Amino acid sequence: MITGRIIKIAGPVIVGDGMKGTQMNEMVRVGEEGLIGEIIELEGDTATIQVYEETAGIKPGEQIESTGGPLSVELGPGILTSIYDGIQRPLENIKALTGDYIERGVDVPALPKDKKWKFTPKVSAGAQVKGGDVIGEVQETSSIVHKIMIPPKTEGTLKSIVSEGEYTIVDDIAEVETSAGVEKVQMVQKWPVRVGRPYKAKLDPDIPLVTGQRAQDTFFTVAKGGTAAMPGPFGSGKTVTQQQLAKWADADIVVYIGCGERGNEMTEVLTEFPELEDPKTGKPLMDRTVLIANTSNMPVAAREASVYTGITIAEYFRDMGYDVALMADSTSRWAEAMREISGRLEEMPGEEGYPAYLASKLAQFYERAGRVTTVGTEDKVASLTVVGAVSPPGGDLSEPVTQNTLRISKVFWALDSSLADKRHFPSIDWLQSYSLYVDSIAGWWNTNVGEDWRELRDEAMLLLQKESELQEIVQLVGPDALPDRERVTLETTRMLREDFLQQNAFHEIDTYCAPAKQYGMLKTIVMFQEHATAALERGAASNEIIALSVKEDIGRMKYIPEAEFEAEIKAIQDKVIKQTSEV
Ligand SMILES: Nc1ncnc2c1ncn2[C@@H]1O[C@H](COP(=O)(O)OP(=O)(O)OP(=O)(O)O)[C@@H](O)[C@H]1O
Repeated sequence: MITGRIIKIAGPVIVGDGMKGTQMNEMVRVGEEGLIGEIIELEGDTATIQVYEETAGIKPGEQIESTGGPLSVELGPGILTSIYDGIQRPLENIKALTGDYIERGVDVPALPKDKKWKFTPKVSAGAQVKGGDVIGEVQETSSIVHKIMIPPKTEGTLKSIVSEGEYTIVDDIAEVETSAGVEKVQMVQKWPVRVGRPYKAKLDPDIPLVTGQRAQDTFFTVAKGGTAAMPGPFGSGKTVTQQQLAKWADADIVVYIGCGERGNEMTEVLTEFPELEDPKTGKPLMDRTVLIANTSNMPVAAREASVYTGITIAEYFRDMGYDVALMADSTSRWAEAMREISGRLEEMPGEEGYPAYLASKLAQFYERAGRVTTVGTEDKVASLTVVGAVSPPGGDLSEPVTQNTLRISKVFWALDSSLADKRHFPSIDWLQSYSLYVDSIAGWWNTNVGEDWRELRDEAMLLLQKESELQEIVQLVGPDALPDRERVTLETTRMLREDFLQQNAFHEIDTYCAPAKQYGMLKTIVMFQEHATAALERGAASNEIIALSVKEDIGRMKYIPEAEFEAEIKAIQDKVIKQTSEV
């Protein structure tokens, strides 16, 4: 252990000397209270340390102790349902220890060390094993089996493995004979947060992460293993949108990182998330969730670390073969933490005071997303999808964090408060949003849902773009001046907006819309447009078309239960054809 002395304190950043022999990113304990910190700069004897706890009251001359290892997370059974702070301390346990006001320097284990888990071995002694191989299982929560894996860098012959029984995460459960000697394996692994966990290969992002939300799936889809960004201006319904994703996306595990600034933002998450029900099982959603929350009394450095803590946990579940969805809310607060620390380090500021490495830090984070084949003997295919919220000050999307995020993430869900004001939910602006995965996932939709999915989607998008042009004309000269064809187009686009894009998160049926239903609904609306246009060409008047009663049937498509949908949608489509042919 190396012991140095504090020579300078600047908020969350302190400088110490006598630190020769320590390493970059090594975790240290600072001052008499043993505050947790990380070395972020090392020059000769002098180390610059960012401290994850409030540094008020710390004095020069106090000691700094090295711990010999980098800032790491503990990975093993007990992690699900947890609510952690930015450096993986369970919030509930800290509270229990120190009361509502979190004391500094408290040491609480990230995972319970005394709890016994029922371990079922899946391989026998004598087997050749390497990092990533599953050697046993623990039913961690009602919905998730925790796969116990050989740590990434271990390889050799399994010398022994315990039989089925109850073990704690620190009990030795197996021994591997490696080229460097015998290595004991426990159910817990440690991994440094700033290093991405290895995988074998990245796969093409050609499978959508189905969310059951029409605007997101049909128009602005995110691929499994893809990246998405969304701004959430005040009152735009961001919380509901995120909760819908957490509940309905076809991911096995949800990791939610809350970097809220205002205290109450986090309180909302901490009180609401644990109450969400998993619609797939009826059990608490927390059974397959890990929450990372930066409460307002934690300093910015912890916020900086929380993003890495969260994504490392997410990668660990990916390595088990699971599809993981990670949400970070908001990455702007994370970037602000970087800015503050960079300022303390007196680094040369870049745009708007953010450090020049802002773009590369954001890129490194989003690059940890992906659909991959995992390490290990057997190829498991798994994914980690990252959705980052941005909170641009004043809603100005041209600011550096948003711009740099948009350069990296492939999907943009532009939540818009003016749509929310009109009660159009989800308030995803269809003209500003985009997805760069549409080409790569079109094959999945065309094969699994409907072969003309891509054409229907593009046709609907074109109509919506046309609508915005037409609306400008309407504002100038009024709707009556529009030709018949355009009036019918406006009727179709109204259907697209109200009957398709709008989706009520609180309606029992509408809250989730399966891909086949989305396709059927879209097809019916595009059919209406085609048949109505044909009727116009035969001489029908737009008034008559707009007055057709099938309009109401289209309006209630979204409320048709999944089981009845196929039959009912066929009837509605027949009605479209019949009614438009009779005008
Ligand atoms: N998909 C939706 N379906 C129906 N109502 C919605 C939907 N999204 C949002 N709302 C309505 O908007 C209200 C506000 O939503 P939410 O709390 O997510 O917005 P917000 O003000 O942007 O929140 P925050 O700033 O905390 O993210 C909800 O209580 C609900 O009434």
